[in-house]
Amino acid sequence: MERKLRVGIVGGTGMVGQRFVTLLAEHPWFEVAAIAASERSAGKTYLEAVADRWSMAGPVPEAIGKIRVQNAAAVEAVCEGVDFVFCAVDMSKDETRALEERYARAETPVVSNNSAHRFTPDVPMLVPEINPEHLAIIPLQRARLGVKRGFIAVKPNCSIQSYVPPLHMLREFGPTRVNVCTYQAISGAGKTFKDWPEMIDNVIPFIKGEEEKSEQEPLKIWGRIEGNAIVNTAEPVISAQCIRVPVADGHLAAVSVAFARKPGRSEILERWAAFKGRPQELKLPSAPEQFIKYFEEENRPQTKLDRDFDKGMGITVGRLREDPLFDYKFVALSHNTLRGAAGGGVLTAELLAAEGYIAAK
Ligand SMILES: N[C@@H](CC=O)C(=O)O
Repeated sequence: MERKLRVGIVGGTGMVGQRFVTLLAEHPWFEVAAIAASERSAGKTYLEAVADRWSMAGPVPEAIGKIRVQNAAAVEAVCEGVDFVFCAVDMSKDETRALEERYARAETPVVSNNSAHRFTPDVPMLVPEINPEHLAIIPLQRARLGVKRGFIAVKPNCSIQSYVPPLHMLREFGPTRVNVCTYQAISGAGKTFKDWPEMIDNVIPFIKGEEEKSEQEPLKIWGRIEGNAIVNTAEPVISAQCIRVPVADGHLAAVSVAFARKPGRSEILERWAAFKGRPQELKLPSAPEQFIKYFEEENRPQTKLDRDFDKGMGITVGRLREDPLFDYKFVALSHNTLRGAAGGGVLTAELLAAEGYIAAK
């Protein structure tokens, strides 16, 4: 790469936006050149804009703190100084869909953390290790939008990132039915215990829209390109229950799965240990070396101990055993704001850059 790619963060003041900032402050390929947010923050320095809401562990990175926040709706002005943008906004679906399309039509690739375009048929929904072949839809999307370099790529919901990777590695055995219960951290709702005290010593058995996403999104990720659309796979049928639990970060899933051809336990463990995806082959900067780590200890993975495995980008799995109703059951964990949100977005952008879909203007 001749020079670092200049990136804008649209929605840079929210919790996922803040994660993007911390991940990009020292990134070897990308540098933050613009931050955009609501009209309320526009005109302030980034440091001023997040003064009362910065919730990352370290301080605001000095150089980024000095960037003057732009109005996210002033699309042309934001696009002027960047090669591509990450988008993590807090708007209605319709507004988000329209805003992202405006950036793409202004010839600026959009890597989105939002759900608005996840089911637009020619928008790839990427987990870089699982479906990098879906990048091939981008030229068709560009043709629809009438652009040369702009496009939208999205990452899926955080809730699925714990259980879809281990199931993906078992696709050759034909998973037919999956029952999953997710135990989701409060940062998934953009909250800390300080601003959500009701979550201390409490469990809430409902997260709006989460079960539908958890059941449907994997089917697109495992889908195939037909004509100018990504068509969902029919199997496995997934039933999900999503529960909010009192942990800061980390989504844990308890999974039961039935297969068309039941594998042996050792075959499953071998597939998990041996897996290498495109990010590992390309040695992308944010890729975990080992996508899945299996624990033999019966009390792992644990949210607090294991969510940061391999920069918070690896998935930890444990408790693989026979299931009396299905074939097997196991537990899986991923970091929801790293692998599940900003980290997944950064890895997606690295894949897009390595494969030539994002380049310097
Ligand atoms: N919708 C998710 C976001 C992921 O972190 C949630 O509410 O947890």
